[in-house]
Amino acid sequence: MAVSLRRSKLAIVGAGSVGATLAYASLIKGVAHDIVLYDVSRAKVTAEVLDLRHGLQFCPPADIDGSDDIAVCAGADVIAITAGAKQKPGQTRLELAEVNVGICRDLIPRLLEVAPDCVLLLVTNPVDVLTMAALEFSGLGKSRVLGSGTVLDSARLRQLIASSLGVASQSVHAWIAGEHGDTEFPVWSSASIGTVPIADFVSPDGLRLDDVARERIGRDVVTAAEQIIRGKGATNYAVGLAATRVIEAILRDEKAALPISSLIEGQHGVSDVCLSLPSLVDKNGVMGVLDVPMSEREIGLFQASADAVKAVARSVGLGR
Ligand SMILES: NC(=O)C1=CN([C@@H]2O[C@H](COP(=O)(O)OP(=O)(O)OC[C@H]3O[C@@H](n4cnc5c(N)ncnc54)[C@H](O)[C@@H]3O)[C@@H](O)[C@H]2O)C=CC1
Ligand SMILES: CC(=O)C(=O)O
Repeated sequence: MAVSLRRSKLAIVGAGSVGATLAYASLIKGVAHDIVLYDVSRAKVTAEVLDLRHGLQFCPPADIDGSDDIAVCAGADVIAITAGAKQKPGQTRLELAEVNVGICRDLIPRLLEVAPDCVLLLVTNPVDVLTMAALEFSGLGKSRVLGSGTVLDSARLRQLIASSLGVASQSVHAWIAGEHGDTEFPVWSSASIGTVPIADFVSPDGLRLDDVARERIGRDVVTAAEQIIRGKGATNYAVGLAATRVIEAILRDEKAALPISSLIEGQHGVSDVCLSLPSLVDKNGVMGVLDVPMSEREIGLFQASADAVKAVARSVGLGR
């Protein structure tokens, strides 16, 4: 008996550093049967697709295509938006809001015309504001619109903790919450190595994280992008992998806990703003935001992060 397998389709909007690297990581990890890139620059998208296509032999079976015609996104299950302006050295993510919300206002209705059943994943910065914009411009239910949020920042945090303590990143359980930006913060109160609370952890070599080390790590996460942008103009590899992880959780209906950005409705006294908290991700997008315990200090930081994102959202005509 012939088995018919429905092909999964990932559309990536923007074939710049982030979009092309996301396509590359998604191909290597085999997250979708069909991957397409859409960009306003025909020369750019054609060249990226050609280059990626030449590597297909070395990846799990998949097809890649691309165009400057938005119809290439037709029927996509997930649309990842990476199009738009990026930070120049010294610029904050929030300074990109006006121009990138404008791009989103034009893009989202046209994308939904060709892919009405998609889950929208925002990567463009400032990602929390852009997730709010996509919710508003799409009219989709809150579960179907999410941002890559602090999945990347949490990976940075885990790597820094892991290298400080001499353990594997995969054994570090720790999150960055709040804005993907300058007001983000590590949730130290629930961080652990394996099942050992980080405050109690001492490595076999006697390594532990004192308050000074934690402060330094928190600062290094916040300034990581700036450091990379000063050196090479953009960040692309880790964000490509982080966004691929979110897409994989959606297309495989994993119900995986990931710190994506989504509409916060009452957690820790915060509402009506998109921010990151660990959330379950399934085939419909956001299955639910988890009730993560936080210390009083962390709750204050979360509320301050909400205020910062709301102020920028309001300044570009979004939110209440
Ligand atoms: N959320 C996250 O963790 C991260 C977000 N970013 C953000 O991702 C965005 C993209 O960064 P890069 O790829 O480095 O920039 P880039 O400048 O290399 O690429 C942007 C691409 O968007 C395309 N584009 C612009 N307007 C478009 C439209 N209306 N429709 C289709 N394509 C359009 C451009 O032609 C260009 O190819 C920036 O906003 C950046 O800040 C970057 C790294 C991490
Ligand atoms: C650019 C950016 O948002 C990042 O690498 O975190």
